Amino acid sequence: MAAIQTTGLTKRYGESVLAVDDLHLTVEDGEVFGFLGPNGAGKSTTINMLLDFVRPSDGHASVLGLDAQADTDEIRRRIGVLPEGASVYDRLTAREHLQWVIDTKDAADDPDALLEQVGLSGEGDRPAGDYSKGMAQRLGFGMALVGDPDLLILDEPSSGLDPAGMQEMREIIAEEADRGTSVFFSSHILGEVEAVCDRIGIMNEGRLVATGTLDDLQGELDLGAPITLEVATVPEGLDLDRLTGVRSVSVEGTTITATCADPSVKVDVVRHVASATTVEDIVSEDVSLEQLFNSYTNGERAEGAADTEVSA
Ligand SMILES: Nc1ncnc2c1ncn2[C@@H]1O[C@H](COP(=O)(O)OP(=O)(O)OP(=O)(O)O)[C@@H](O)[C@H]1O
Repeated sequence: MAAIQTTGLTKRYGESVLAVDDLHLTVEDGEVFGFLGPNGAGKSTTINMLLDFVRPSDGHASVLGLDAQADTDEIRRRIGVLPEGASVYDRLTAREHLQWVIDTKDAADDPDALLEQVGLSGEGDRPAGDYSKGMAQRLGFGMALVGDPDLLILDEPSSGLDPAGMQEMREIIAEEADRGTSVFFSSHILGEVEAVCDRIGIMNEGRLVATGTLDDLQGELDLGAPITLEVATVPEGLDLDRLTGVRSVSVEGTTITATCADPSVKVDVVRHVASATTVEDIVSEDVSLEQLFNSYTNGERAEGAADTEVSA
């Protein structure tokens, strides 16, 4: 059974805004799925339909095999949610926030253990109104973890967190995934998605423009494999672009960058350059998620790739 499944899920706001357009999405049980997209792409609207905060205009969504609109109570008992821009009750302490969720879910969690898990040990008895944005976000995350949920739905979980907080959040997500929890989270932060996700989905203008593992998407787009060499001097007549498998070459000062059709060509590039000059440094990179993201969301790609599905 899939953790999340949508078929033709659509949301229109009024006549002019098509926030989510015919979304067919499956998040497998036990998977960590990163939901990416620029501002206004439809990520929050999708999450809000999964949680029944917003009613779909068309289509269907199921969560843990249950109907997202008809079985809301049972779904909410079994999942943990960190909504976008989660707010706290200023006068309640963190412990009281957690206890409220524990009671609502009829769970048996120890608030102190949760506070420790999200890095708020020793802060549990302060009113949450005194918390920084990052502390409030940690508290929201702790509330999402109550009751050992089968699925975590996190909308921009690292919002407001400093780098250490983001790292801790990634570790908690990885631990939860190891325990078999499915995780669905939206993010703008590509590094965090790259670090923890099994698969990603990219939304653009309401449509799911790509899904798959990072490797799948890299292979599907065929953006080439870049290699950068720092050299003592750039020799005349290097003719690097004549090498078989080299797609493009750019030179900036003493930095030569070649894009290769596949990674094995990089060795030929290094040999060729080293035979003509002194190579001082070599940087070989994979195509970054950022390049992928830009390719799928910069407009030109979005249109043609609207229904691209890359099998995992
Ligand atoms: N209540 C609403 N009424 C009218 N339009 C809305 C409403 N909520 C969202 N929209 C519109 O729907 C589209 C999708 O918005 P949504 O918030 O789902 O995007 P998002 O991908 O979550 O963006 P962000 O990353 O900025 O949070 C946008 O054009 C937005 O303006």
